[in-house]
Amino acid sequence: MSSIAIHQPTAQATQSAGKPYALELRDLRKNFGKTEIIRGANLAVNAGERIAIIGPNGAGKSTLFNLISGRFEPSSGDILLHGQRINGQKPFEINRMGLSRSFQITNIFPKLSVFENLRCSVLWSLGYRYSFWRFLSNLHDANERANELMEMIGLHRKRDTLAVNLTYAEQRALEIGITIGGGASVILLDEPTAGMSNSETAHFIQLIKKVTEGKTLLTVEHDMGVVFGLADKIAVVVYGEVIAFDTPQAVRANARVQEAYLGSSVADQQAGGH
Ligand SMILES: Nc1ncnc2c1ncn2[C@@H]1O[C@H](COP(=O)(O)OP(=O)(O)OP(=O)(O)O)[C@@H](O)[C@H]1O
Repeated sequence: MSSIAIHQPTAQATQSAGKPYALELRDLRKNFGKTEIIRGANLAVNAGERIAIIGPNGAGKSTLFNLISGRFEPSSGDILLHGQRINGQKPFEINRMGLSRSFQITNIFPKLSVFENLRCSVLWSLGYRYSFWRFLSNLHDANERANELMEMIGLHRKRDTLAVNLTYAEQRALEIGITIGGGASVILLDEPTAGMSNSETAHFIQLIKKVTEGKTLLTVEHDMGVVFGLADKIAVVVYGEVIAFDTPQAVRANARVQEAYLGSSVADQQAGGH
């Protein structure tokens, strides 16, 4: 038996200090045809925690994100957002309930400026969709919020640059700005630093920490430097199950995790003093 505490929440254990978990998976399963890909995943994430989901290729990490964000419907089990069951809800409904997922760059409008992209994401959350008059009254608030976001993601000097003309790293920063612009409290990021240089990655980890302060963050990540730099806790997914969920130190020391997945990359991290 491994030394790590594997989180297996029960029906009684859905509360943390009197509050519902920000996100909870209960015996979640997903089949594609006859093949079971997610095989009873359990996870309970407290509000404000930063979680990295790691695991070997094909373990089911993206499928978990697709289930949580409503792109796929679970075959069985439950997904709870702030204690509310969200199984079968549409992605936009889940988004309105406070969960936002970033896709790699696809949320960006390439022909709009940085400012316009951010303002679009803010306007949605302020309710522009309901009426033109409300839209006008919200415009001032939206402009202010878009300016704040621009400052936060470090793109204020690129205010009027069309998104298509930004560098790759700047586009990823804009993507993060758009993802948080709607005011969601639970943020899902899919390999946020993929394709970046080492120095861009280091900078980006700090940026993600800053902009997700006080929010709940789940990120699927392959880069162990990012995982150990960013995460309060690591969820290790192997063959459709969460085999460990604990602090980076505890996961790093866990024999079962090393055997199942991390192996030499963890040893390398330790040797490197990370
Ligand atoms: N829509 C689908 N239909 C059928 N099989 C699928 C579908 N989506 C994913 N799979 C299968 O589910 C398994 C898990 O895939 P998934 O993309 O979730 O893994 P992953 O852990 O994200 O892998 P990677 O790290 O390589 O991105 C794979 O065997 C994949 O082929």
